[in-house]
Amino acid sequence: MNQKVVLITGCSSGIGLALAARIAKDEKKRFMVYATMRNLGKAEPLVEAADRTLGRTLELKQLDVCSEESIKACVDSLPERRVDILISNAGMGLIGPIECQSIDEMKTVMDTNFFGLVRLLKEILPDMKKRKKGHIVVISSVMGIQGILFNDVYAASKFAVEGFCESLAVQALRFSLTISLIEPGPVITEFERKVYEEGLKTDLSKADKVTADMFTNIYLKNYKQIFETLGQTAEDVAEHTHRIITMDDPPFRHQTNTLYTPMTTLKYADPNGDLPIETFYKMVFEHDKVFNASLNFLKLLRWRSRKSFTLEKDKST
Ligand SMILES: NC(=O)C1=CN([C@@H]2O[C@H](COP(=O)(O)OP(=O)(O)OC[C@H]3O[C@@H](n4cnc5c(N)ncnc54)[C@H](OP(=O)(O)O)[C@@H]3O)[C@@H](O)[C@H]2O)C=CC1
Ligand SMILES: CC1=C(/C=C/C(C)=C/C=C/C(C)=C/C=O)C(C)(C)CCC1
Repeated sequence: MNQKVVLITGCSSGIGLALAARIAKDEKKRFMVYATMRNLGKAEPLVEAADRTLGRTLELKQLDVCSEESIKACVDSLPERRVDILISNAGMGLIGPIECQSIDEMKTVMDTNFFGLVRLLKEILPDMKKRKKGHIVVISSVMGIQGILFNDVYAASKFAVEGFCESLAVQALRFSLTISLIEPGPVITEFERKVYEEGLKTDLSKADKVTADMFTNIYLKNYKQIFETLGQTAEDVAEHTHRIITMDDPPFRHQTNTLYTPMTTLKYADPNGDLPIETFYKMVFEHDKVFNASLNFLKLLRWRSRKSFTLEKDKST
């Protein structure tokens, strides 16, 4: 059987875990999945989710996207070093006022989310070019195309990912390689919990009163509700990504959350760039009631393009 080799990073939890399990359970057994994580001591949840696929269509490997040695050792351990589909998923969040964040904290986010992808491609891209075959799938974010209040550095790391991939995509085409950016909105995973808990611990003494108040009483106060109203599950994102890797001609960008699409669309509606900024401002600051109404309005606006696909379960809401 001619199985495609899939390498996924960050499979200890969330989207990576759901992706590894979903692709290993492909109905037609089209894939051999190498599910990687930086700490194999955290493999238990994936082992459980993988069920009977472990040792069949799924194998576990160690890989830290912040270490070139670890990436090389992992790729060297694969048969003929072959990767047909790379899914770059490992990542981390960071929220809060920049006055309260250290440059080292910010560098860790860039090093993981952006340079992690660059390191992977430096190891894997040359082989893909030689074979003139390969699909590079990157778990980006809606924040790769649109900044969100108090996510300055995280959004910057995802913008970096998108600029990098958009540039590379033209060269990739010359080698018949495909790049796809998956852009989820809020997803209920460890990411959300970690970011929120770290956010609560932020030392706000370096921020002025207005900024500290905005972060605590507007952003953090509404954070859970945003995820409850708009959040997807990791399994939803995995389903979308499985669809993308099985398409004949996959798109360069794919947003997974139809509730969120009206917001990202604001970016393309105004070349001056003011429309999304002013809309977000109104949604957040103008009136408490506007915020709740805005979330409900997004439900009404849910964008269903006839050309892109939505999951069956999304169609009823
Ligand atoms: N949750 C959300 O709302 C959204 C998330 N995303 C993106 O999805 C991706 C996955 O996040 P999600 O599943 O939500 O979050 P999780 O926190 O559940 O998963 C993140 C994964 O990345 C791993 N990771 C972090 N640093 C490294 C590293 N140096 N090397 C290897 N693995 C590492 C973590 O490993 P460990 O357990 O060891 O820390 C974990 O397995 C990220 O790129 C994120 O930016 C995009 C849009 C929305
Ligand atoms: C809904 C909404 C907002 C928040 C959006 C958030 C919090 C999105 C999070 C996305 C994530 C976590 C992506 C991860 O990559 C704003 C901007 C406050 C304005 C009002 C409407």
